[in-house]
Amino acid sequence: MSTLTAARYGKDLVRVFRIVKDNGVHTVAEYNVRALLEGDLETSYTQADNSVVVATDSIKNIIYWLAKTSIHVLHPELFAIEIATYFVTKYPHIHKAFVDIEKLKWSRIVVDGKPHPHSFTRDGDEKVIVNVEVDATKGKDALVATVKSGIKELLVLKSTGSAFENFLKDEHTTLVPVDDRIFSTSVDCSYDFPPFPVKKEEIGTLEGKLKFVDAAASVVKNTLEVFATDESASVQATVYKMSQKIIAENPSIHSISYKLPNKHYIPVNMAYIGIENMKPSEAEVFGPVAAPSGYITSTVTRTA
Ligand SMILES: O=c1[nH]c(=O)c2[nH]c(=O)[nH]c2[nH]1
Repeated sequence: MSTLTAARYGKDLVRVFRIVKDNGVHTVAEYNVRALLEGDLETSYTQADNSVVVATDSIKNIIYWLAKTSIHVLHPELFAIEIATYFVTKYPHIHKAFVDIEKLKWSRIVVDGKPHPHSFTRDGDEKVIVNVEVDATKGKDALVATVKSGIKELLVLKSTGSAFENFLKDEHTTLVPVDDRIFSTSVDCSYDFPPFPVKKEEIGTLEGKLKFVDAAASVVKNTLEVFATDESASVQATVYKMSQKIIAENPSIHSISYKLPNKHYIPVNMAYIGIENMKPSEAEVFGPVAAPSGYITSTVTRTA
């Protein structure tokens, strides 16, 4: 015997590019969107009953239609909330919608010191991430939204100001303590907001309450600044400092999680040709190591 215990479906990798045109000044956003639905969908799995299925093709069409009609389209959290809210209010049997947005980087090109009105450059691989759930299980008039935002693939490196010493030593230890090393990681960070009520016609008021834009700027700024300035004793100690600072500066953030690969750079031994390159403070040539990497994760949660 077996039974269906979870069911969620939708469209993934909906690529959408939007231009907002304002008197010759264009602003652009490029998103990868995933929209998944839950609700009274069991029979579509258990009885091949497609009558309850909003086709994933229609889900894609709704994302494009909202990209054209939404006044929030340039704001990833509000746009995701608007998409999710649409699904649970449009379809009586859909009780939860999950919308994940990945925002690609397009920065305005500066020409002769002036921001160009319609030209942009991909000046980094980092992406803004938004994960939204809108829950209508308490009723279509009592929607509750949960928002997680973040960044991923923000590549950073510092060439000094990092050490790793005094770690546990036993018969398995070969690592030599270092008081000066390269520290490089690809930052993957997500932070969440306490759940809040949402009404379709009041989505625009949420930015004022939750400060998504300020939070996003503060997370990038503090991640980069603490990474650069901390005299790092370990990845663990540095990530804890950045997390604490972000929680302290952003009253609307409830918790923040990081996943940080420690991308190793190993000094090249040139003793065979009489060149000293192994003393940490003097090493200048390194071999970047693709794998394995360390992998340090943490979640810091507001307690007061
Ligand atoms: O910052 C670090 N944390 C570790 O846990 C660790 N382990 C290791 O081998 N090198 C490092 N570096």
